[in-house]
Amino acid sequence: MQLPLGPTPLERLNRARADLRMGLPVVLAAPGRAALAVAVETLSPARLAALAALGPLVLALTVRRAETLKARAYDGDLARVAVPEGADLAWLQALADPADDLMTPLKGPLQTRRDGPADLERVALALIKSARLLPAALVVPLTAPAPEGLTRLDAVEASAGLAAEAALHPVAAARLPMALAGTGRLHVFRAGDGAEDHYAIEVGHPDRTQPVLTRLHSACFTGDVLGSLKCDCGPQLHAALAAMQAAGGGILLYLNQEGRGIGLANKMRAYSLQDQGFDTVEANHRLGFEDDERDFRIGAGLLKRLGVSAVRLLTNNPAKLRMLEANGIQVVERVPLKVGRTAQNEGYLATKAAKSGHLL
Ligand SMILES: Nc1nc2c(ncn2[C@@H]2O[C@H](COP(=O)(O)OP(=O)(O)OP(=O)(O)O)[C@@H](O)[C@H]2O)c(=O)[nH]1
Ligand SMILES: [Zn+2]
Repeated sequence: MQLPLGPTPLERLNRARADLRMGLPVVLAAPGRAALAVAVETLSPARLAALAALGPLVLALTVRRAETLKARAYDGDLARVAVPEGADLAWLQALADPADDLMTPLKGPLQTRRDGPADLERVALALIKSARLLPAALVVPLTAPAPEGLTRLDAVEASAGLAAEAALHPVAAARLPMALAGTGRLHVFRAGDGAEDHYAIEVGHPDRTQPVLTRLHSACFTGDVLGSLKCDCGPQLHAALAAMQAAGGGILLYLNQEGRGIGLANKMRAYSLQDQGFDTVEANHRLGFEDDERDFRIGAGLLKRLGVSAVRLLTNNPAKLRMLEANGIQVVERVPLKVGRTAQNEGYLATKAAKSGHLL
């Protein structure tokens, strides 16, 4: 029974994310079974020893990571690697993290499991991705009651919560004078699921009876703040604001989906792989991510909350057009945003055009 002051399933989900980031295991339950799951990235040797004492360990990896490791994935989107007895933390980390793949390419032979359900491992990986950690989970089935004090999630409830569209509430807004866009208003939105806040910058006074000049910008700390030459984000951000002022108004959504939704730490891992010669898409895959992990329903939801139903979208990414249309926002025009090309980001932009369908 749930106490009136006790956590809702969504609140437990958020608590589980925080637990995983700290290196604490969480309990994942299905009818008649349960398992402990922990993120390899934050696992300590002491916790590994305690988990190993409970029974045979399984290392869950996404199919992307499994492909790089040449491990057979019998569960479609993931592989369950049987952890050999006595395997230490370094063994697990080498499978989870591609940093040293080139130095030590042969990590096998890896035994992957094909028997039994993989639902708990699937939830563990989705949770770990949403905690912006490396997608690798260590899972051990529970044969006795779970240890006290650990967060317990129902697997079906948790995967529904993770797949649901985040409910965003406005928390504060204020006037903001901007060098590139004149006076605007910055609105902060908070997600009910405890995930990142997102921002909407209203430039001028956009006329909602007409399609509004709009940009969905994903956070890029390196490009937006540091002026990195590896991507075109900073110049795109600035050009979008200037275009909105020139047009008499517009809305820029600043979505905190750093690194196409993998978080800054994982993006830096990807950059490090790019320094080893992999392109932006290959680097994501080697880490165990899809090319793009962003949830663009957030952008559509925010536009609706801001009273916008039709847009002229500043983008070179056709996926953004499709996603807005699929989520009830009419895109009457795509406005190209071609700025910030440098010698350093030529390859990056070419890869996005070749592999992700961006329009050059
Ligand atoms: N994972 C990963 N993310 C990157 C890399 N370079 C840039 N990013 C992120 O990519 C995102 C770029 O977002 P957007 O500016 O919305 O770009 P887009 O999807 O290419 O679409 P448009 O700019 O609208 O054409 C930001 O979140 C960056 O942090 C990279 O090499 N790897
Ligand atoms: Zn960038």
